[in-house]
Amino acid sequence: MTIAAVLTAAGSGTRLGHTLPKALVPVSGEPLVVHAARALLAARTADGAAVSQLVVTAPETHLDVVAALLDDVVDAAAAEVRLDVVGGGRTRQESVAAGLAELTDDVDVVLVHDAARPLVPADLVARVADAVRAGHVAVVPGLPVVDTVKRVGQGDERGRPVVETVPRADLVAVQTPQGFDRDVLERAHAVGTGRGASEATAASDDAGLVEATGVAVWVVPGDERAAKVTTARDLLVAQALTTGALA
Ligand SMILES: Nc1ccn([C@@H]2O[C@H](COP(=O)(O)OP(=O)(O)OP(=O)(O)O)[C@@H](O)[C@H]2O)c(=O)n1
Ligand SMILES: C[C@](O)(CO)[C@H](O)COP(=O)(O)O
Repeated sequence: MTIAAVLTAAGSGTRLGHTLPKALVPVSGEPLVVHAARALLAARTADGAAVSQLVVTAPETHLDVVAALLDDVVDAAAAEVRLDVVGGGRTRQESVAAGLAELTDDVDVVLVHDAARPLVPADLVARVADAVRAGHVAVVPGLPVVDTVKRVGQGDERGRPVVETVPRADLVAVQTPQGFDRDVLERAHAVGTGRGASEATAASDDAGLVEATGVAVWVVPGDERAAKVTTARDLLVAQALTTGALA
């Protein structure tokens, strides 16, 4: 099994509202993309395999900065890793597609991970890769939904009407890395390519594109530490986790 990781880091971070692109914002002195890359490269599957190609999508304005940061991470990795840094697309979906185009021929398993999930534990990365290796061609980590979830309809200035309460026992909140057989993921992106041009139509995750092709996606247990940094509050939580202020 030859594993590659596509690390998406090309977003601007509008909801975070920082002067830097989100992936370059530091947590405990190191950018989110560095934390995320280090976790991906530290993972080992049950049979000892590691990520051997790391493809990072970065803002066109910061390709050199990201490459320099990740050169150091790759140099420090225990295993040999090929690094490619490519410009991102208009949406996350387009960025992943740009990353897939860089994969070397020998890759057969692809992990897609968000730099916005910097504190993902290496054992979660390995769990996803192991599930793909065990035969599930599309695997996502998921956590139980803790809030009650309601579907709402069109509203007015006073609010929105509840259409139904969705039974939550069968719901999971899905994280990254998401793991795929390479052919399955490439086919799903090829079929869904027309959706990627705008946020309104783009798939919000890669598994969604795979589901749309009729291929079964499986869920393995996720991890709270793989939480997504979206807002300034999330960044404070990530900071607290890295300093031990929050267990
Ligand atoms: N065109 C894009 C948009 C997003 N991403 C990446 O996809 C992940 C998830 O995206 P999100 O958290 O939404 O990041 P941003 O798009 O930067 O955030 P926002 O929507 O607040 O602008 C992030 O690691 C981000 O860098 C990407 O590579 N290319
Ligand atoms: C891929 C993802 O992290 C899975 O939960 C999520 O869908 C990304 O969403 P975003 O709005 O692009 O941050």
